[in-house]
Amino acid sequence: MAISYQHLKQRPFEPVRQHYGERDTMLYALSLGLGSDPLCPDALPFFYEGAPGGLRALPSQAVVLGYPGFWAREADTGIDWVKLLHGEQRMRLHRPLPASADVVGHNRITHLTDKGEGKGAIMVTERRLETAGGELLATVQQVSFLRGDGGYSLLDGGQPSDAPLAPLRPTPEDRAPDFTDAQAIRPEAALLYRLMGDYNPLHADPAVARKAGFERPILHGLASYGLVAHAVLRQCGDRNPARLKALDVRFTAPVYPGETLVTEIWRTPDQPCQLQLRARVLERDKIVLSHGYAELA
Ligand SMILES: CCCCCCC[C@@H](O)CC(=O)SCCNC(=O)CCNC(=O)[C@H](O)C(C)(C)COP(=O)(O)OP(=O)(O)OC[C@H]1O[C@@H](n2cnc3c(N)ncnc32)[C@H](O)[C@@H]1OP(=O)(O)O
Repeated sequence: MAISYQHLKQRPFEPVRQHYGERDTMLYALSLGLGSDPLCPDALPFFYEGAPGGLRALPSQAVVLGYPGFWAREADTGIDWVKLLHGEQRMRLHRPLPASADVVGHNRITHLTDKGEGKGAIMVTERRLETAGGELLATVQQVSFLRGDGGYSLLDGGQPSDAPLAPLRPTPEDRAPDFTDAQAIRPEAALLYRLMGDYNPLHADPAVARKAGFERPILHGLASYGLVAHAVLRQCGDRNPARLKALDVRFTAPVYPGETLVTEIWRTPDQPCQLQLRARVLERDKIVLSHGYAELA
């Protein structure tokens, strides 16, 4: 079954009501691999209630809250879900994320763009994450690259295709980064990160990974995203999670669990709170994340 523009754009999503507690916040940080160096205090507030100032939520945790799960696998969507890859992630934080709260996620599909037969399609989902009292905590945009669904607009007598999102800024090529931050990814990182609610088999099942074109299960894009958020805070944000206001990235190549992620960060001249970034895998010297933008308060 092919995808239908009308069906996906009108697909209803029930509001996702969720209570997350301090244990969930600790588990989020641990699933990223924070705390693997017991002598390094940088990450302590993200998994230890006894840290000075108490337990804090890493702001990137907003992307796993009010999340509807890996719904692309549901039969009605028509999406070739084995070929789906996370293309980009964009997030605006409107207030600091509490270490525990009752939240509601309002999800919808905002854009569907055909790149052509054999090239793929782009699907953008947006989430407004609110407190149970209706205060807006975060706005999250998830760009999915549907490698198996290109050419859909030519089917059924012609279907619409939306204009793409405004492009992210390319990462500087002409100068060395101002900050570099290396973080080890645990071999079982993807298996732990699944517990955040994205049970896409691509991250666990070797047979599905091979069908998708990879030698073994790959890491969730959002796990790399969390590590990059942590790198930005410890390199440039005084380790203060309340300072991160926005984080946008493009995932350019897969990351395998067990590798080392090196985040490279550039200052923006005259704009001390605006940063550009990318990330590479140390062992393969491969850029895996680019077009990154972080904004600090
Ligand atoms: C339930 C629904 C929500 C689910 C969300 C996610 C669920 C998760 O479980 C899934 C994951 O976490 S997957 C893991 C993380 N993601 C990845 O590893 C993807 C890595 N990226 C790639 O492989 C390639 O960039 C690839 C394959 C994405 C593109 O590579 P190419 O085909 O070689 O692209 P290229 O020729 O360079 O460019 C063609 C056009 O596509 C645009 N583009 C390129 N990379 C993009 C990307 N990452 N995101 C969005 N658009 C992208 C280019 O700009 C170009 O556009 P145009 O034709 O308009 O110039």
